[in-house]
Amino acid sequence: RLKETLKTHFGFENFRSKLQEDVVKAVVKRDRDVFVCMPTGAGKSLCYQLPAVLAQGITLVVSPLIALIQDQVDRLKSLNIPACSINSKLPVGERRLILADLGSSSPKLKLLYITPEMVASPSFQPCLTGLCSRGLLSYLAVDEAHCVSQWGHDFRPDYLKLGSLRARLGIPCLALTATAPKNVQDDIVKSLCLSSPLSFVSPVFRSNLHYDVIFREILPNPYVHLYAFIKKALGQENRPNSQGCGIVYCRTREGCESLAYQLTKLGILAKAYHAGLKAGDRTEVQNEWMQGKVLVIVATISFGMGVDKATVRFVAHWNLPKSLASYYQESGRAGRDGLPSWCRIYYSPKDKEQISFLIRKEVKRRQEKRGCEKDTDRAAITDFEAMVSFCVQEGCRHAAISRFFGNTAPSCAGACDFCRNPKAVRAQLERATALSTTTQAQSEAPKGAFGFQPDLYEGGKKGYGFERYDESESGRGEDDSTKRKKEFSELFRKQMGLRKAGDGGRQDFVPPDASCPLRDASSQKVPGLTVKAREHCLSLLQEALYGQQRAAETSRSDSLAAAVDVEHEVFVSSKSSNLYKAAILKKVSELKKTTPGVETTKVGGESRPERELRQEAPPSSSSVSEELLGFTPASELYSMKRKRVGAGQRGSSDPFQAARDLLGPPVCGPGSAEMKSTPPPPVTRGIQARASAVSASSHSSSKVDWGLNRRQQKLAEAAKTSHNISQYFPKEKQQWTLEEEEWLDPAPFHRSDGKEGGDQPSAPAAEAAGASPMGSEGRGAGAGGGDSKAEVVMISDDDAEEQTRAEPESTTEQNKREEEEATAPLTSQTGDVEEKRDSSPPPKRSRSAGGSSRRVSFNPTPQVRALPQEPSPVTLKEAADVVVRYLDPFYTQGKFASKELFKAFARYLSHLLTEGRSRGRSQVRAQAKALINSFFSRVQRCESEADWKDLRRARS
Ligand SMILES: Nc1ncnc2c1ncn2[C@@H]1O[C@H](COP(=O)(O)OP(=O)(O)OP(=O)(O)O)[C@@H](O)[C@H]1O
Ligand SMILES: [Zn+2]
Repeated sequence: RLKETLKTHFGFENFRSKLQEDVVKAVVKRDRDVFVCMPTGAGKSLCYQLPAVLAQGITLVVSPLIALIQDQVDRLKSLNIPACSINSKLPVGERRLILADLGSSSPKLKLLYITPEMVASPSFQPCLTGLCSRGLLSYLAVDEAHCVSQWGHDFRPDYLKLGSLRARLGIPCLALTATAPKNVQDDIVKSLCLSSPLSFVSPVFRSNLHYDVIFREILPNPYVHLYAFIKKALGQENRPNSQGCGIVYCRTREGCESLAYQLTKLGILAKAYHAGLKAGDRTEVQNEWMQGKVLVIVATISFGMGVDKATVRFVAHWNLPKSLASYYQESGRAGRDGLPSWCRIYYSPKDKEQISFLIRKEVKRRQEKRGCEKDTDRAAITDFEAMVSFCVQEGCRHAAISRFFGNTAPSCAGACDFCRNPKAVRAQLERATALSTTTQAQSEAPKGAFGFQPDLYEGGKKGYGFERYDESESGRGEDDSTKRKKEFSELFRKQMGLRKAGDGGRQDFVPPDASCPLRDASSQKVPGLTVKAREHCLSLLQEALYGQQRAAETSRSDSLAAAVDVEHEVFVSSKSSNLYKAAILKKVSELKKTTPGVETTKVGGESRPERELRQEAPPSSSSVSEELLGFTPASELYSMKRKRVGAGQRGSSDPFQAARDLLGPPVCGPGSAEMKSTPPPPVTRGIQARASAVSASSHSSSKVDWGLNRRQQKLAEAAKTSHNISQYFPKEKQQWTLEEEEWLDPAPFHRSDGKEGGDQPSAPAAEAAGASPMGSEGRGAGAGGGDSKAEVVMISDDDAEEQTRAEPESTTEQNKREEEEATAPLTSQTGDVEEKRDSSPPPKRSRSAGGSSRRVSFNPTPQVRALPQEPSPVTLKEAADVVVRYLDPFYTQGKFASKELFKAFARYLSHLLTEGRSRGRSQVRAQAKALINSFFSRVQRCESEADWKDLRRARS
């Protein structure tokens, strides 16, 4: 029966190995838990997929990455096996269909894939409980189970919760991993509460993989060396069109970019892949590689998990992996078809020092945070040490790997450099040692902590924790000699020079440095505009903004973020270098004009920035350099990391963000379309709004009220805690600034063409920014998100993006109280309201003539006779407060398809409630509650603006 299913459902004649067969047989018996440790590509997935097909009910598969899940689900679907996944990226319609199937008496689904975060999320619990209580679950399969273990190299805290899930479900559990040394294996069994499981552990040795180590520093030209290796591995020396491909792993984004460039220049088409690329670009690169259009992908570790390509002929590591377990897994992506393949590390002692430093620093930081040491801290260091000794040892590489995984040394038979030519390995080591001794003797630089030389880092804007290997960083590790960097620039310049002749005299373009904070820094959209000039303009803007924002106690990095936005906006709208510079100057001088107490120093009739700009002087090394050259601690890394701003802000655990966002202003004015479609750089929404306000300032002379955003934040805080929100709006201040005015403007919500209003990101942008029907995404869960973030080790940017976050808690006690308070029935009041609506003009807002000033005044004085029982009519702000409070529980329960929709609905409702005539607070409360309740009695889940088009009628 097993064989038959194997053939009919999976199209395989036989099991791949005896081990695979044994595992499947053990699983279908259903009498024991099963632990499987098999090398990558050995066919682990089939070990649970086949039993899942045979079993009655659904197999729940826990897998760490959405991309991985997607890959599996697609493959199963192509085999007509009913499989799906519930995750944050799932379209709403599909999600509904899946839940409907799961809720039915006999679901058709056989395999349900899910991330550990989603399993733990409150929104999934009803579904899970339903399935469990109806006895519809057959197996729990935990893929990449090493993530369960704190000793595992990809530890994910949410995996730890699976132990209690396993106990709760009471069904057979299957844990699978490719890379688990003995201590990790034991930890997995313990953490998942497996009861005396049957263990199937295959030897890690793969005889078709040839391992070697090359010392990068002793090579005359490392790029050419790598190129030759690739050519050989791909067999292109003899067969130019052979179909093999390969991966080069690189620690930094900049490293990926420049290495891909070098290889392409040398004659092999290579493309970079890292988390800094837009999602669409990443997918494109991956697809091109999968389809063989690009032979070499130069990637950070964010690439590879779940990539199942059989013809990977080589995996080269340009930088040291963080542990031997990671290296085994990453290099194991080669040769899945069983054919000879090559795995090479380009070792560099400098690399080693840097990574070691980063690891120790991160460990120290965690210990300080925690207040104690943990065994796992030591593990991070020893794992790395094992990696280093793998490189610097004189011994068989396969034996080293096998020993690390608790296996006996295999018979290598020349499948590593040492076994093939021990003398050459020894000679290389000696040369490297001699070189490093000379270098050390020459070096007078003081050694920093852990023997690390800080100057090796060459500065850099961003902080760097060792868990973030996938970060852009100037000169760190990738190719850490300034000389080589210069060489690269020179080569590039030469190449551009060569092109120039055929290009009609286009100017040289020097590519941006890794620490370059500009957006679209590599874009040559504006002819003749250099990166240097742009950076200089940015520094001018930042200085101006910093002065401008000092009153609002905004940090320098905030002003940089805002400046990046403004600069980019000018950049995208400029057609020539001169126009660009003129526009920047204009903005700078406008900002300076509006800065209290700051005078632009004019020298010879020209201001300092103007003069500098004309001379294209480099930015003054003053305060900006502190930021750019400073070494930011890893603890600040998350705040430095570029945030995507849009429908969902990742990395936040604040369930009330939506309320705050609602009260935040929309981005509008010139350039807003650009801002919508391109995820902006490291800015908070407030900063973005400020930046857009700055940009608007070039179209109006109004002064922007920086302080308002802070108040708005407090407002949101108040909404969050259900305090009296109006305290943040002093009675005497009745003027609305630009931002609030635009928020108040109902126009965007009344568009009949169904397009979204000013601050609604376009659908793709929302998607890119992680708009999630399940709430915002990020690492870690709930309030503990911050902490668990810090504890997550070695997860790349992409992993972080893929992971889902537990949803916010549902209705708070306070919300409940508020709901109870607002029990006043609408009944006759509703009629009363409607009756008077037409005769009552709305509260007046006035724009100054000609629109030259965007500052408008808002007169909240009631224009109609006040009801005797409600002497103070509700303002729009107060209505919004009420609405947000009542609506928030629905949002947290997942009743809105997106945060944007929630915001749009809240705005619409606030306007509706204050429209027509003034009402008292309790009336508004009651009406808000009634409208919301009646809305959700009709609409199960709000999917689009069309859902509330009848609301106005419902009110009447
Ligand atoms: N019995 C079989 N006969 C032939 N091919 C098989 C068999 N079982 C699995 N395969 C194929 O082997 C490849 C690797 O399988 P799978 O992805 O399950 O490996 P894995 O062990 O899970 O690897 P990883 O550790 O990367 O997840 C797949 O393309 C799969 O279709
Ligand atoms: Zn060997």
